[in-house]
Amino acid sequence: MVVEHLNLFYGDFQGLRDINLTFPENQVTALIGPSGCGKSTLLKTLNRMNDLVEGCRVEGSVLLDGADAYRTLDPTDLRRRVGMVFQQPNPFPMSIYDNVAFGPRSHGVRAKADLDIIVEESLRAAAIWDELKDRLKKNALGLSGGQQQRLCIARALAVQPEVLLLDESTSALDPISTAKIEELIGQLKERYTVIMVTHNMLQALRISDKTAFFLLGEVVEAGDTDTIFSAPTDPRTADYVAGRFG
Ligand SMILES: Nc1ncnc2c1ncn2[C@@H]1O[C@H](COP(=O)(O)OP(=O)(O)OP(=O)(O)O)[C@@H](O)[C@H]1O
Repeated sequence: MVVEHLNLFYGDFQGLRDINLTFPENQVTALIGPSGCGKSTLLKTLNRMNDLVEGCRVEGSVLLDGADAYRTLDPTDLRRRVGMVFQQPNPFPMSIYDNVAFGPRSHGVRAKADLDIIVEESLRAAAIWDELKDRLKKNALGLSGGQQQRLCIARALAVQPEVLLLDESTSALDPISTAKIEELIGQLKERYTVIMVTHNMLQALRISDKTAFFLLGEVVEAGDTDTIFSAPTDPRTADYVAGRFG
């Protein structure tokens, strides 16, 4: 995914300013920066979730495999190809199986044998098949928060996306669940482009390949995570990663 000269406005307020970023395939890119700097706004721009916000206007381009997300691609198709997992686990109030089958069913997959395969593969890819395989008919709301979040990742994977957006997806979880999801993200990048917002700088350092540091709607600095954390060129990045503000 590539973002070029992206400006975003909420009415008169400019939320993003001339963003230029490339999100490489099979790598994890972390978006970091203080509260309100535009990280979630950028993430939502990548799959046009901001279309639903009244008064929101986007200029510039978001390209997926070279196709313009705002001018060429159909938003429903874009959202299938660019999946999203949120901060709070949000399983639907239905069975574990139906949660994962929901997306494929809404895209027309009807045969039970096909759905069975998709459900198993998606739960395996989200590293939760072994824990859940004997209770697929149980309500998803009965799972722990960490299990619910991995189920939500499985639900996102079930429609075969190319890009996975994670918006602070571990911040509501305990340390053990967080560690499991971090390990999972390391596996997911082998198949997907992963873009994650995190407030946890150690997490960005542990699991991301690339990092972009945001301030007041702008990208101050972006590059290899090791470089951003150990040898940033901009003093504002240095101050932020050293915890001097945030
Ligand atoms: N729907 C909206 N309408 C108007 N302004 C908005 C809307 N959503 C976000 N903003 C504003 O855009 C700016 C960026 O918000 P955004 O949520 O992207 O920041 P963030 O970096 O993700 O913050 P946090 O880390 O706290 O989640 C903020 O000033 C916010 O108030």
